[in-house]
Amino acid sequence: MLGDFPAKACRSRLPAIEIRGLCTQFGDVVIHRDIDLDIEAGQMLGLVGGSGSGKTTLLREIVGLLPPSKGSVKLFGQEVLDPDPARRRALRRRFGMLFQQGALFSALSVHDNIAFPLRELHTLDEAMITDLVLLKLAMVELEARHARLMPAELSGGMVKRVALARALSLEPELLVLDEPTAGLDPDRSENFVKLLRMLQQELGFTVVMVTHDPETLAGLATRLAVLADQRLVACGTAAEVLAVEHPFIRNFFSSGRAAAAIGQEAI
Ligand SMILES: Nc1ncnc2c1ncn2[C@@H]1O[C@H](COP(=O)(O)OP(=O)(O)OP(=O)(O)O)[C@@H](O)[C@H]1O
Repeated sequence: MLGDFPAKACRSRLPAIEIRGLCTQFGDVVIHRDIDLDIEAGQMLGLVGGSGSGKTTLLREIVGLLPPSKGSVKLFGQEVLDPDPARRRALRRRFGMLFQQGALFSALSVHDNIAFPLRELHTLDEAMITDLVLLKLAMVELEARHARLMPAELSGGMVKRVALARALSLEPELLVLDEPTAGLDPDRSENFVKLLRMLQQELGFTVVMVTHDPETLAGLATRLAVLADQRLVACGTAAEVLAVEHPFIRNFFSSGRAAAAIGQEAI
């Protein structure tokens, strides 16, 4: 079933993410046209769409890594591209990211990877940082002895957990995930989904994630959004999205695996 678990805490009554009139164009190529999307605090939104439909690009725009060609993105009521650097830095501390590329700094140990955002605060001493690193490692079910390993010494599942620990290091209200289970075998993928779900229930953060994997969607998403034809063609609960007549939706959910995973009859 598409997740129906309530988040314990919604720390903000404002929508966590508000996207208005967003357009993206690279040269002559239009990727997004006039996208409007609200994501309420505490929700877990699964963003799906065909290859090249602009899912990762939209995530990059949400976190302010890429300015849209037109339109705006607000996080917690504040422009993600706020012209004031201090306000932008403060906002940056309120979300964590887990992107497919560059999950970890390969030249830094596990400890230093997780410590990185904490050190950037310039307010914590090293003893405090070590305590926090060990706490974050425990949260993602890794042990203290893993702290001294280098990324090349970790399994794929461990890399994901360390990257998650780093994304959670500043106790974010929003977590942005790009294909969080890509490259994991089914068992590791299921364990990672369980871990993320448990942490979300405990901490109440909002999630927006891109995934092609029906089990990951089923295990985590409380709502779905579908990108196709440069637009957001559907957004809502699984039933609401499945009611929208669109070839991508028909194809994506027509596999028995996808339909079963979200608890609907195949369409
Ligand atoms: N910086 C850039 N400059 C030019 N084109 C870009 C840039 N970033 C992305 N694109 C193009 O925008 C399109 C959308 O890319 P994006 O990575 O967002 O798609 P996606 O939906 O995440 O795809 P996939 O599911 O295959 O990962 C692609 O055609 C890509 O080549």
